[in-house]
Amino acid sequence: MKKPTIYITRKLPEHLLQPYTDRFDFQMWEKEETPVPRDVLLAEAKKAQGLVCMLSDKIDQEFLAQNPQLKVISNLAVGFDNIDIKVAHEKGIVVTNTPDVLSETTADLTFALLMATARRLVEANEEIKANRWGDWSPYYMAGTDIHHKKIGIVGMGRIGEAVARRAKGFNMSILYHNRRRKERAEQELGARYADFETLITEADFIVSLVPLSEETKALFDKNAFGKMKKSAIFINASRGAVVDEAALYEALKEGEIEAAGLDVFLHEPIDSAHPLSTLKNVVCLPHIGSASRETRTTMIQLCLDNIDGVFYGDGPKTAVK
Ligand SMILES: NC(=O)C1=CN([C@@H]2O[C@H](COP(=O)(O)OP(=O)(O)OC[C@H]3O[C@@H](n4cnc5c(N)ncnc54)[C@H](OP(=O)(O)O)[C@@H]3O)[C@@H](O)[C@H]2O)C=CC1
Ligand SMILES: O=CC(=O)O
Repeated sequence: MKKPTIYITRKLPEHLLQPYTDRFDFQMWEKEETPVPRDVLLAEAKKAQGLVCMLSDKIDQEFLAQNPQLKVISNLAVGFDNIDIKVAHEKGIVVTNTPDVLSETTADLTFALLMATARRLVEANEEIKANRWGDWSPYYMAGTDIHHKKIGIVGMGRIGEAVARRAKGFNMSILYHNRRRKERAEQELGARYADFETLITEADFIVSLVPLSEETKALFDKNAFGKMKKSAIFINASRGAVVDEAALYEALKEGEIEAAGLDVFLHEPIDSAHPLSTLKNVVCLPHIGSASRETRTTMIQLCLDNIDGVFYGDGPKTAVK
């Protein structure tokens, strides 16, 4: 059998591809930090039987209509809102993602973002860089406590539970909201199920780890921010589009909530002109939830194993259903 061609939309380390080169002909976009242009993606994918893609690649109806020959699309992410799953499945294309292997790393980052926002770490660091650290004063750079507070996790899935485990270590009380209750997690973590409104009203820290879908688009809107405590801190580590960014900006500017920590944005990348990044009470990160060297390597290996499973094994390890 002729080796299947796999197109990879970002430059990946050759040594990670090497174990598979006897079975696949890899073609790859040559840049690590710049996404493949749409026209190149469309042209290259047509020559391939498999695709490794990233969050920034829109695998939409147009792409899928032009590439019915693809057997597998392997997304280097657990979230798959960049892919039209329904259309891919109608065309018989297997879609895979990278669940579990990034949960602990993303939970580390989410909790770090929560802590950095509550204790104003970025602002405090900027004080020193700008030579503004003066005499001691009682409330200089005072933030808010984390321990013994109430965290509300919207999207208590793999990553949500990993965040809850960290919160437990800080003696926080834990509320969560999903469409379905998770009694096992309630017992293991001492978490309490709440409807969305109760969670956003009662929690000191509201953490979004819910996947982007039609149901969750702009879930955190003006109405939601209006119901939060004035002292609430909002953390988003899922997708920018679950938030109405204009409403969040207003809530932060008008003091309806205290602060926000954001790893994700509606249109990425953002820059210093983005309204949310101009606010002192916001910590912005460039979508680095799973960005540890170890986890990114494991994710890449899982993407390749999934493709290998489709062509030569019993199927992929982690298919999107
Ligand atoms: N910042 C970053 O770099 C990263 C971001 N992510 C984001 O985190 C998300 C979560 O990942 P992961 O934990 O692995 O996913 P999971 O599928 O394990 O968890 C998602 C949870 O959200 C709940 N949920 C889904 N839809 C709704 C809804 N409409 N209302 C309320 N709850 C809902 C689900 O429960 P139920 O079905 O019962 O509702 C489930 O418990 C990803 O989809 C991705 O967007 C992931 C990795 C890194
Ligand atoms: O945002 C990252 C992901 O894995 O999803």
